[in-house]
Amino acid sequence: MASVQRMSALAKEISEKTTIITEYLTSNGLDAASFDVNGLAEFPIPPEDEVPFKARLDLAGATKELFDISVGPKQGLRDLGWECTNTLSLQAIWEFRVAEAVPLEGTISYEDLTGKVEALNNLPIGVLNLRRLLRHAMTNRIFCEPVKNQVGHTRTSQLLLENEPLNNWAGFMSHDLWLPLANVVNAMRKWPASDEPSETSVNIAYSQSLPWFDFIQQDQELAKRYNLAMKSHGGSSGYSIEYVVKGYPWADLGDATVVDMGGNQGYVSFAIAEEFPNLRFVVQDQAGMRTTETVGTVPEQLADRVKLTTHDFFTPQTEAAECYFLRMIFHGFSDKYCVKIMQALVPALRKGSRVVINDGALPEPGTVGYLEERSMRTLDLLMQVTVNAREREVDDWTELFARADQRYKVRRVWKPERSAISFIEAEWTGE
Ligand SMILES: C[S@@+](CC[C@H](N)C(=O)[O-])C[C@H]1O[C@@H](n2cnc3c(N)ncnc32)[C@H](O)[C@@H]1O
Repeated sequence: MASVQRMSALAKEISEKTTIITEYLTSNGLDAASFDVNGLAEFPIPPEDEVPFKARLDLAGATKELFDISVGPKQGLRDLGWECTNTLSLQAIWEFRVAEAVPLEGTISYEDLTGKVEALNNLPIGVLNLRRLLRHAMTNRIFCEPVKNQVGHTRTSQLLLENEPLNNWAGFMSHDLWLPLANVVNAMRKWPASDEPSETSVNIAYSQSLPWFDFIQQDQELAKRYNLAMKSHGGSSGYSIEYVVKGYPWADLGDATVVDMGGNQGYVSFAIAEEFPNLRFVVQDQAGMRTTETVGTVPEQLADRVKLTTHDFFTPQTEAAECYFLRMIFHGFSDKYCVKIMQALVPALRKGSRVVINDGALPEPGTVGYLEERSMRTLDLLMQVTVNAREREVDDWTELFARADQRYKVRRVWKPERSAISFIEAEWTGE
């Protein structure tokens, strides 16, 4: 009877969380997210309003669990098996630019829509093919058919038109990673337990031998799509720079220099520097990011405290500083290369120097809400797909530092509230 009790408990939780959310929205004169073409694309509940914000996350987890129980293990497994087709309709819609051919107001018949899509692509597609793809997509609330044979937008399909990063995200995931995902297991067989970024499913899928970033640089369209897709991901609330600025006790460093390794054009350092006037920043990145065409601009008011310089983090560090900061670097490399980065830092370290990492730290299974756990686990898989890298658990971080050099001591690992990524702070105990 435990499952019966669980169903009742979930139903109660769903009811309670829904009440918290709807009361919040009603009292603030706000609407809920909706798939209606004029609806809200996301809930207007800011993270600062913690109770309703968390209630929504809990609601998503509870409804998923109740849904899974209602479906049951047998049908659930059957459904999961063919889930691989789920993004097929999205891929086709993105590839054939269907969203552009559907009117923003009103509807269009399948026949007329097929004519428009075929003209857009200069390709015969056929009414029946387009109809089946769209009717599948509608089960994911992409487009709707309010009257038989008439297609209209939903809020989701409309986003493909109005939100460029999200449209690129849809294309990158459903189109560019489609073949690599199908080749991950093949890559694991071909290069068992590989640590190399050029021995991945992307190498098999696209029959080429380059590491991911070199590969995408060869194709300007793909590189642009990847960058915009990452903007869509990084733009989600858990990656706000605010969590970097407020999530670490920067003031405790006193009058100090922070070396921001792989710091891109410095936007993270700029934000920290604005808040902490005692800190100086050296923002290092690859030479390709510092040519006359590519180099960024330091805001005038920070010019005397922030420098954009060149340094390859696989080569010995020469900049002496109190703190070395690496944000979103290690999750892009396998352990072998992370250890190299940590070892290349050693020549610059002095007793008490800090290494501050801002990167993913996987939660212990089942210790966070469903949405967060699912998103972290998915990201972890994707790191294998493209670069043979991975997201790490707290213990993995400690082991990584120990493997690099026993004189590193991990002081603590913590995740600022609402941040999607954690801080891992280590201290150099050598001389
Ligand atoms: C995912 S981005 C992170 C950028 C920034 N730290 C942030 O938090 O947004 C990785 C950065 O590492 C840089 N990078 C990659 N390989 C590098 C290397 N060998 N040496 C220095 N920087 C490198 C890239 O150019 C890029 O700017």
